[in-house]
Amino acid sequence: MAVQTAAPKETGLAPVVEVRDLVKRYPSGTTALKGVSFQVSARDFIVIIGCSGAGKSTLLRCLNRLLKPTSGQILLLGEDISAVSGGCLQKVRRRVGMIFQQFHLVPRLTVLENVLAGRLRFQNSPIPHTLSLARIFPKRDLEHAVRCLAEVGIEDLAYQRADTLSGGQQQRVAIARVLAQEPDVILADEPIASLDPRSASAVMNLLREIHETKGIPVLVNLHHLDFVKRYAKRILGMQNGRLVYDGPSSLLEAELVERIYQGSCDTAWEELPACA
Ligand SMILES: Nc1ncnc2c1ncn2[C@@H]1O[C@H](COP(=O)(O)OP(=O)(O)OP(=O)(O)O)[C@@H](O)[C@H]1O
Repeated sequence: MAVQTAAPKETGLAPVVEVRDLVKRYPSGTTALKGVSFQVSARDFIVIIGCSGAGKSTLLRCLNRLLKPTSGQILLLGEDISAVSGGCLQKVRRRVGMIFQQFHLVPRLTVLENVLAGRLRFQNSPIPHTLSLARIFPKRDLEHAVRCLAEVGIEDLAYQRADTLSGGQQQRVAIARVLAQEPDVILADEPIASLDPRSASAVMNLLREIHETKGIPVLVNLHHLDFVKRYAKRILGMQNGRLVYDGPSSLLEAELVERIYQGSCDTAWEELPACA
């Protein structure tokens, strides 16, 4: 299936992310990405779709450099980040915010401390593990973290342990932690897969609001096509390690979805219960 590109013409906006001919081969021999190319601008709220195993998570993990690409380039605001290591890699991970399905919070820390973890890469010197994060950060970082919590609507939970929160609340903490990083781009790998429909809508609304108010591009992997249709401005369709669709969600018709999902899209189309 050849890539079908229906992306609107760029209007002079410089790409925030540029991916050129990206290949990722795992040591097992599986080639999860087979030459993927696309650009992301500040206007983009992108949803990545495709069958299980199509390469969606691998793509996001390469973009924030949790994985090192085998070949190809990833440019972040024009800077090639595909092979950086050490301190430069830490800086890249600060600039690329990542939200995971399982939240990835530190359970025994408070909500505020988890958000402050998003500021860790702003520190020049290592922080002793024995100290409370809230005690070692400068006042301006604390105030910033509280503002991030307010932006996601849970500042009243600041001093509660992360493991006492509901899934939806934990994902809000993860989003606040990403905001604390002041990222250039936000990636979210199945951020609503562990949530009930109401919390899922709340999390997606939050991501959309952050995108619209701050002009930060967002790339999200989603499985439920009803959410894809509600939230995507642009869709990347992946199949077997290749990009096979790049265009607006309005042009993603059933026949094309069938082709992207190789005829196994029944569950993906399944509507979730209506949410408020
Ligand atoms: N750590 C790994 N080692 C070896 N192979 C891997 C690894 N992670 C993923 N793969 C393989 O790479 C391919 C792409 O996997 P990936 O997780 O990126 O797909 P996906 O589209 O995100 O799937 P899902 O929707 O199920 O999460 C699959 O064949 C998978 O088995």
